[in-house]
Amino acid sequence: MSSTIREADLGPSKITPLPARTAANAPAPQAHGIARNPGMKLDLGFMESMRSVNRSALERRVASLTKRRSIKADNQAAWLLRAVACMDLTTLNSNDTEERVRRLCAKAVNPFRRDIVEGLGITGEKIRPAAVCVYHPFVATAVDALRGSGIHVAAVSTAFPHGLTPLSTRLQEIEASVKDGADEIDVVIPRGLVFGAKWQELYNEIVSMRAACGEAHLKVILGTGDLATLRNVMLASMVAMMAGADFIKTSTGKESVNATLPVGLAMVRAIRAYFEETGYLIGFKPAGGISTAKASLDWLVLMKEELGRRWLEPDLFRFGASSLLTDIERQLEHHLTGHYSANHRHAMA
Ligand SMILES: O=C[C@H](O)COP(=O)(O)O
Repeated sequence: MSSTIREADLGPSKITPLPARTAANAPAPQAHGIARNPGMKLDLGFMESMRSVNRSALERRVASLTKRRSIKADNQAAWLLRAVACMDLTTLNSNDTEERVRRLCAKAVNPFRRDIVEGLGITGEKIRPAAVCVYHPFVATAVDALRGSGIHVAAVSTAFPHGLTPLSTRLQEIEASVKDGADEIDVVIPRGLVFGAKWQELYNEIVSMRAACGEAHLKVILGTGDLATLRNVMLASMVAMMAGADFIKTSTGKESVNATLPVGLAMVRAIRAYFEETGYLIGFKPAGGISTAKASLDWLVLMKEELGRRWLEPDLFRFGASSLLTDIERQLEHHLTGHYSANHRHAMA
């Protein structure tokens, strides 16, 4: 069996691509390839049109996507490498230390053992996680450890995972993370604003957070497992995008239910609706509990089938995951040797 991995194995999108924008209304691209979402005014009328969410239809769609999926052999290896390239390699533990963060960063810089790199015919420099995601106190350490690697540093910076400190405190935390060198900021929304349908207040908070980020990209975590209904998920997604989110993200990893495919599908459909309304491409980050290579393939298929090939790039798609890389490495080893090794052979931090 050939083990050469080709980008082409990811293939073109099988679905009709999103409609092309006309020259008149297409946002101007920026240096990194896509125009950054500037947000828009809070449009309750537009949100009203998104209110109806049919859970069983979403579940049927997810079932058909995951049932039809058949990615084998070399193709599977190429898709798994894509999952790594779209990963925010994460450590968000109460016992994190600078040493642990440094070890995680070293893993991000060299994610695969030499025998796997050589066996797959890839260079370790080319396939790396897009970012390392840490708590604010470890931003400077991660920036130092990743210097020159091209790997971004993401910080969870607004009283993660609950978001329940005064707004001024949360904004100061964002500013401190940006000052320390974070170029991506993952913020959590206070879920109570959703339960109270306090959309204007939620919008205003996220607008302030976007301003505090400056050039750093803003990922807005909804904490979907806490939001009770898919309708709430859809509406909170729309508010976040209208307020200027660069990405919307499912979960903190600390809710009792984290990233699930039906919830992800609802958020992806909101991204599609926002694109159709504004022409801006918003990224998506499922996070929390995604720990197996198989699960990562389900998410990649969902993105490709719902939004198209463009959303399989790290500027528009990320996994937030602490242990997924270990399982992917094991699967790649199996692809090469036919054997699985123990997790400790693929050391993380
Ligand atoms: O944002 C990322 C999540 O906290 C990671 O969750 P996980 O540890 O379940 O992979």
